[in-house]
Amino acid sequence: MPLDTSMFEGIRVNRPATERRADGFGSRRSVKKAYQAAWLVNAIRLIDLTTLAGDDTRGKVHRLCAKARNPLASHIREGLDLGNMPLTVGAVCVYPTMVPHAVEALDGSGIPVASVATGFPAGLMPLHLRLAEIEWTVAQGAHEIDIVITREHVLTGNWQALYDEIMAMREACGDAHLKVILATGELGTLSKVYAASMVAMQAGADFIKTSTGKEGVNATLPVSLTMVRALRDYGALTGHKIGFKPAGGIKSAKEALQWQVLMKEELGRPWLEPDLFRFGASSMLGDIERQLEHHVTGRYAASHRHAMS
Ligand SMILES: O=C[C@H](O)COP(=O)(O)O
Repeated sequence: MPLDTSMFEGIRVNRPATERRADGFGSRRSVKKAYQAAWLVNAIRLIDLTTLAGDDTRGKVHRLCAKARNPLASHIREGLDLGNMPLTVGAVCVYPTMVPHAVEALDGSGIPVASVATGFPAGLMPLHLRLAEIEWTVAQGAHEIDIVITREHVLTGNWQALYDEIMAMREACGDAHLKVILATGELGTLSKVYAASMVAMQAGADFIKTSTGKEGVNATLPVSLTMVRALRDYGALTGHKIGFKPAGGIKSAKEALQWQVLMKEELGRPWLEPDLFRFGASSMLGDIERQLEHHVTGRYAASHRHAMS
C-alpha cells in the first residue's frame, strides 16, 4: 500500500504501561506438565534455527540442518508419544554464502532456507549493493530474506526514505518472503518502534522482526508487545495478517513460553503457527530439548549433552 503516515504519526507508546503489560506474560500464567511439553513442542516448529557467525562453515551448516530435520532425540520423541507426527523447525537461517550449503542439506525436507542480507547487521552499504545482495541470495535458493533497515531513517523520522528502501528490497526479493529487521535496540523509543513497524508493513513486509542479535539490546517483551500492537492495528485497518519474529538473546524454554503467551493473548491462535510467527534463535533449541527430556525421564541431562543450538 502507499505510505500513510496518518496510521502512526501522533501515536505515542506509553512505556510504563507497556512494561506493566509485558511483565504479565511471564508471571500470570503457568503452564505445567503435559501442557508445558505441548507448548515447547510447538515452539520447536516456530524456530528459525540460526547460525550467523564469522566461523560458519559448510560442516557447521550441515550439522545445524541435520538438527533442523530431527530436532529431538528419538527417546524424547518416543517419551512424548509423538508417533509419526512430523516435527521440524520453522526454517534454518544463515549468512548468504552459507545458503547453498543449507539448500543442499535440507533438500527434500520442506524446511525453508532463510538468509540475512543487505549488509547485515548494520546495513550501512550503498542501496544498489544491498539490493544486489538480496538478488544474489535469492538466486542461491533462499526462500526467505531477513533485511536490515537504515536506522538513521527512523531516528530522523524520514519515513519516505524508509518506505522507499523497504519497497525496493521487497521488489528485489521476488517470490522470497521478506522479513524486516528493525534493530529496535537502536531506535530510541517505543513510539519509533511502532512507527517503523507500520512503515515496514505498508512497504510490503511479510514479517517484522525485532533484532539482528548483534545489537546491545535485542528482543524484549515490551518491544515485542509494541510491534505486535502495530501488527494488530495494521490488520484491523487493512485486513492483512503480517508475521512477527522476535530474535536475539532468546535462549530458554521459559522465554519460548512467554513469547507464545504474548502471541496467543494479543493476536490469537493463528500467530502460533510458523507462517505467522518465528523465533530467531541460535541457542534455544538445546534448552527446550533439555526440558522435554526432563519431562520424559524425570532427570536433567547436562547441557553439553544438547550442545547443538
Ligand atoms: O536472527 C537471529 C538472531 O541473530 C539470533 O540471535 P541469537 O544468536 O542471540 O539467538
